[in-house]
Amino acid sequence: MESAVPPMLAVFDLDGTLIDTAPDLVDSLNFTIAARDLEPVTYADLTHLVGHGAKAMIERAFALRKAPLSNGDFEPMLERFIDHYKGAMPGKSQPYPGLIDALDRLQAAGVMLAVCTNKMESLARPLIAGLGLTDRFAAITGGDTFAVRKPDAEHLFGTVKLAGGAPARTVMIGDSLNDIKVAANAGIPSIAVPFGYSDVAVETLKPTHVIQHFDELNPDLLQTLLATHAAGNG
Ligand SMILES: O=C(O)COP(=O)(O)O
Ligand SMILES: [Mg+2]
Repeated sequence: MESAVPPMLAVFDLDGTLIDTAPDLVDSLNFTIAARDLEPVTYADLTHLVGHGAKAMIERAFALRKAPLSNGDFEPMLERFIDHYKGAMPGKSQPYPGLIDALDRLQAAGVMLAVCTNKMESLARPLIAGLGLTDRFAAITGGDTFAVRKPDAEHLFGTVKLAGGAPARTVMIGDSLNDIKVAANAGIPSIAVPFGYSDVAVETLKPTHVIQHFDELNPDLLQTLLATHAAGNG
């Protein structure tokens, strides 16, 4: 008797992969640190600051400006960031070119979709909702959804489970080290996009595959990567 093959699942990172959030992240971060008269950060700085969620981003911005951040100071800074960022949402943030067509192509072929981001879930959800994308995703998990976050494999496994997928039928798509690492840690093939916020060329992160544009993302590519990976060549 033939057993049913579970559907493929495409798990996407959020910041720098699905959505170009940099302008709003920079604005809200600069609004936050302006309360301590720190010099604004730039888009170029963001590639070193983003990737581990808002808390780490604020800490790293203070470190970049060599400014002390006491425990008592931290909570008000985080609140200031969250209020500003949530208040402006979706702000200038936009899906990357070709994304919507790519999601349409995948969904038309029965591929399930999910989001695995290190952004706080309470920030990721309203952003995705504000762009009208919530219904596309079988699961949306953030850096605080589980006890661990990317690059810990359990964040990705937890996302796959919530989505009702199977690790052996899953491909991770992301822009940064944590995305490629979480996939490698979970034994899942990865696709890197070069248009996000990595501070190094994505090829050097050793993803399974690189696409230059979402026009290249289709069900056949996922199928090929999964087959190659299962054969031990990916
Ligand atoms: O907000 C962050 O720091 C990281 O977010 P990402 O995991 O969606 O890239
Ligand atoms: Mg990212």
